[in-house]
Amino acid sequence: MYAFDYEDIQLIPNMCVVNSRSECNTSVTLGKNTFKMPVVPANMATVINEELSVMLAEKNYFYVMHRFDFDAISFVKKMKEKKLISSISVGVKEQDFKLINDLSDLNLIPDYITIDIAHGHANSVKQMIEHIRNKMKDQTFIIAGNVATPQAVRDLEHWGADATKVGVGPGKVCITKLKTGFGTGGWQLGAIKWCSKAATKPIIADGGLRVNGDIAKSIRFGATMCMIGSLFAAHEESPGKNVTVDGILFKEYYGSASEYNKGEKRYVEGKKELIKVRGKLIDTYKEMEEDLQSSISYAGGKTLKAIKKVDYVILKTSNF
Ligand SMILES: NC(=O)C1=CN([C@@H]2O[C@H](COP(=O)(O)OP(=O)(O)OC[C@H]3O[C@@H](n4cnc5c(N)ncnc54)[C@H](OP(=O)(O)O)[C@@H]3O)[C@@H](O)[C@H]2O)C=CC1
Ligand SMILES: Nc1nc2c(ncn2[C@@H]2O[C@H](COP(=O)(O)O)[C@@H](O)[C@H]2O)c(=O)[nH]1
Repeated sequence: MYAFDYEDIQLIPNMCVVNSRSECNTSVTLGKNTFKMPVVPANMATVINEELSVMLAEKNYFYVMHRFDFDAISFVKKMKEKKLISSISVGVKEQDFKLINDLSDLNLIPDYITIDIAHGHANSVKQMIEHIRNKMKDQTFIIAGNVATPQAVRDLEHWGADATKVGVGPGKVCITKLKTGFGTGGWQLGAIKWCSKAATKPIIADGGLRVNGDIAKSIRFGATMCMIGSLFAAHEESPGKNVTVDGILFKEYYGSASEYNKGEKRYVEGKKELIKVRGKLIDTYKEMEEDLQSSISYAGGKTLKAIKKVDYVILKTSNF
């Protein structure tokens, strides 16, 4: 077990092989597609919406649309008409099984389907993977989660998932650790390392990234892609409600398992925060890309592959 987190680790530079960071390529392949960056906004109602999904797909960034109060059929239809990548989320309830039937009957096969539940190491996820495979064969790329252990990664892969999403409780608006005593909150990066040893397919590191440098750290410890909520949640275009405090503009960012998203106080494992608006989303992507190009140059390479093998230290000043 490796109980360390992002702030406990620093990566060690190798000799530079580029003359400019602009030579460093941050692209990543997931399934049949190559995307500009190994990051994806969290599939949460205050982080992503249809407009942002279209914008990201047009610019060749990966996205996963959320599944809350949302017409996935017309969304997939629209994305296909625009010849853009379609990427949706499903749960594991009866209506989610029906949604897969309906999409299949209409021959609307999404390019990516993310099975998005809190405790993804579950028989319900096995059944949903089997259902999707039965209806859509290998035409869709299945991401399943969330999980926290190597055994869960092995099982989900064995059940047919194409990628697993790792992270139970490290999120900014997550209270799972406090409410249940379980999860990877406080040692998410260690969990990524632990799970990636078992993985034979891509891992998506989900939750707990607080600064751009955490993307490189996730990749070093085995992630192919990083799902990020709080860093993406507070932009001018973000779907969260605008709130002005002392003349400063904030956005609401709340958990998918919060009472605000659920509309009821039942099995609540999420809370709400206000995050200061930081400008346009595309500028954040640009800054992230530049920072990751720098990371690649420090790793001594030209692509993300260089980051995967760099040495690291555990900081003695950390709580670890
Ligand atoms: N990454 C994370 O750490 C977490 C993420 N979330 C997010 O919150 C949203 C809601 O999640 P979730 O409540 O799973 O979704 P749903 O409310 O759609 O629940 C999915 C199904 O799983 C059941 N279920 C949920 N949690 C558990 C559990 N711990 N043990 C057994 N069965 C369970 C639910 O039944 P019932 O409700 O009756 O138990 C329901 O049938 C999702 O978007 C999820 O990603 C939530 C918590 C943690
Ligand atoms: N325990 C909970 N986790 C949640 C909830 N809603 C979303 N999430 C997870 O958080 C990440 C985003 O984390 P961040 O640190 O980048 O902000 C998201 O992708 C989900 O996996 C929730 O209500 N409870």
